[in-house]
Amino acid sequence: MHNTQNLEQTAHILNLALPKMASLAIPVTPENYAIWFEYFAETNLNLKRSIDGLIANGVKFTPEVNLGLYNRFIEERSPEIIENVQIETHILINSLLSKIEQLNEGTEKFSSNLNQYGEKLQTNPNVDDLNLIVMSIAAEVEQVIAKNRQMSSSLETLSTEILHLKDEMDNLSKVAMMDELTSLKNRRSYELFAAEQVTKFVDTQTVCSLLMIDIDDFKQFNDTFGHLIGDKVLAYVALAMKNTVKGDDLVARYGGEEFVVMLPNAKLNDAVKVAEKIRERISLKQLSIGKEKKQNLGHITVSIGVATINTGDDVDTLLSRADEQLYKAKAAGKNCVKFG
Ligand SMILES: Nc1nc2c(ncn2[C@@H]2O[C@H](COP(=O)(O)OP(=O)(O)OP(=O)(O)O)[C@@H](O)[C@H]2O)c(=O)[nH]1
Repeated sequence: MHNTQNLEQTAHILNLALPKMASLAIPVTPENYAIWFEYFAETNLNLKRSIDGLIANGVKFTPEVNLGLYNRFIEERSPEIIENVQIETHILINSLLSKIEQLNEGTEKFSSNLNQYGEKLQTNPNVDDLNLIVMSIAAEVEQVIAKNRQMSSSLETLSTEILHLKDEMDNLSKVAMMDELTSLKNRRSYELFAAEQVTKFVDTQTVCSLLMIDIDDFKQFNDTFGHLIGDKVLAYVALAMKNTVKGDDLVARYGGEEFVVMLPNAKLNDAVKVAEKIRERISLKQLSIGKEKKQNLGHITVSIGVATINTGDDVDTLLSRADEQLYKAKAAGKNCVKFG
């Protein structure tokens, strides 16, 4: 049942993707196929939105545009894995195309044979002729059924392989959205999420708030204890933030020792409460490392700027208002939350 469904889904996507690519004069390369498979599978909404935008604006899918889509949405992954996926996809597409060709050839032959028998029937055949015609048709039908069975089983195998490849692609997409050091979402992931929140606000007036968080005097910390311990502290701060927010909220490493927390549905006063909780949680912890926690690292503090979305905001203006508040928090002596 499951396999049949997978087979149907893959065949369905293939049936949509190949004609669409042909109509847009897009060559069936592994890279292009990966883009259009994801488009019709609807597993990558940002890719879908971007392509729909290109189509709506009448943009031609030139090699440069195709490459841009690939780089933006599919690539940014380990080159080795990408290469494997490309090779496997290429092999799969070729065998799938040849199976479809075989299927067409078989159907054409069958229908031309049937036509011949139809013509014979119009020439007043005797009983022996009729017998021969019926037996021949029965043999043809049996052959077609056997071929179809073979085809269906090899298509099913191909479909399983394609789904396996798709899983690999999905994993790669996830990796491309992560920050390795902290296991938080990365800046790119934040930007996509923030864009969704801004669109939601424009469409439905659903508010959201943004926290911009920066570790205080981190340079001095690094200089005192070394970069490796600095890295551990980044991971600790990341975890403390993650453990303070709710499931729908997005915590991301914006870069260096700077983080963002996007809070969907949160008004300014709710966001300030979350910011205070994060600030307090981090500042209260006495940090230490070593086997018996012998090396005392003291306390780490963070400064936080908070902003809530306003009419006319886009991703950049929201971020720059949160950043202004962060600047004020630093100027006010650090280890505090400023908002506005
Ligand atoms: N260990 C480690 N340090 C990093 C990483 N990314 C950025 N940093 C360090 O973070 C420090 C940031 O320094 P500054 O921008 O001067 O800021 P600060 O010392 O925190 O000062 P204030 O922001 O004013 O409190 C620099 O020393 C960077 O090297 C990282 O991935 N690991």
